Amino acid sequence: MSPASPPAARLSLENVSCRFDGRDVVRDVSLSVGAGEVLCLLGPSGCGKSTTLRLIAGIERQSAGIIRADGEVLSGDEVHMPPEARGVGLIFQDFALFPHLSVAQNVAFGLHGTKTNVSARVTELLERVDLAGYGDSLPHMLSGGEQQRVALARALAPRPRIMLMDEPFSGLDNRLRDGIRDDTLALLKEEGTAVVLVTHEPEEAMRMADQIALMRDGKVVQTGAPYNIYHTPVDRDAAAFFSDINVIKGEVHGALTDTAFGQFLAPGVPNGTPVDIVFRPQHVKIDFDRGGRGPNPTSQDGTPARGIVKRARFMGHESLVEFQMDFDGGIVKATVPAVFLPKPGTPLWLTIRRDRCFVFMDRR
Ligand SMILES: Nc1ncnc2c1ncn2[C@@H]1O[C@H](COP(=O)(O)OP(=O)(O)OP(=O)(O)O)[C@@H](O)[C@H]1O
Repeated sequence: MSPASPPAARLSLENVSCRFDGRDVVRDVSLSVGAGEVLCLLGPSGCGKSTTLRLIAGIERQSAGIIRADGEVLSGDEVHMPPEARGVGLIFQDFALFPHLSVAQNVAFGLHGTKTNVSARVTELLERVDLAGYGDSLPHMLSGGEQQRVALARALAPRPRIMLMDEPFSGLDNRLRDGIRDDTLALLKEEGTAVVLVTHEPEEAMRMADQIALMRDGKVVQTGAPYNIYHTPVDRDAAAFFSDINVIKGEVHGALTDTAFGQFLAPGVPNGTPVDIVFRPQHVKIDFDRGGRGPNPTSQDGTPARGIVKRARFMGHESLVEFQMDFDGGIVKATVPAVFLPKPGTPLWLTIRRDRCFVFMDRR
């Protein structure tokens, strides 16, 4: 390695593909995860998340590409290290604890060394996951959250350099989940473990991830920090994966598209191209009707367009209001503070935050 080379990533996938029964279920996936970093594989059911995890674990073998840990090849054309030699920990949704072994025996399961050393590591880990004193209990005597913590302690015991987690929190009660997620994350970061976590829940990915890799049909369509993925989605489906969206149609002329909400820039898009203007309900502003007129247009918010409240639902900390728009009869959704719950039939004026709108070519 030359002095200028950056250190190898803790885990890297280079152009990894996997084919089952003549069908590519993972396609040309490249990813890199640093020590102490959490990467979430996020996407709908069947998009290839779990298969990608199994390839990293060595339970499946890829049909093309290379998987490395700290620069060392775990799996490539000529090498296929067995799962137990990879220094990889695994945690699944069902925890997979051995029911007939005590909590301490479960945690000790993958450990080698003298009895004293094993016992010291087990005690240390049970303390770290707040289960000191539970060593002699059997798994069925513990709550779901406690069992999940035993699974975490067991996976961490051999000090894996990489931790793979497949929907690890989905079996837990909602009330427990947030606390356990945060504690697990803190522990993994402290240990400097590179984490790959599979989830189909955007909120979980945004809460846990340093980086999100958004998958669709076996491919990674976008990788980035949660803030960037949320605020600069690559396409309409990527935007829709994270929240409700509004879509209005337009057509580009002179790199601009005219809509009832004013003009939007569409640089580099050829004349006559149909486009979708996409924005989230929380980026819609609402103003009162003043004798048939709305607020004055501004450069930040563009032109107001009038809509009639069709439905307003109280959602706790906010209300979701659906408007039927005068300009095309279509529906635009807006979230507003819950103190505001307008009656159906009320005319209101809508503007959208232009810095939060996306213009995508309409590929449908
Ligand atoms: N061993 C296998 N043999 C054949 N097809 C498989 C095998 N494993 C997975 N598949 C197929 O590969 C595709 C991707 O599956 P995978 O489990 O990776 O998706 P996923 O994104 O994790 O979905 P989910 O969230 O539902 O678990 C699916 O269509 C699945 O049926």
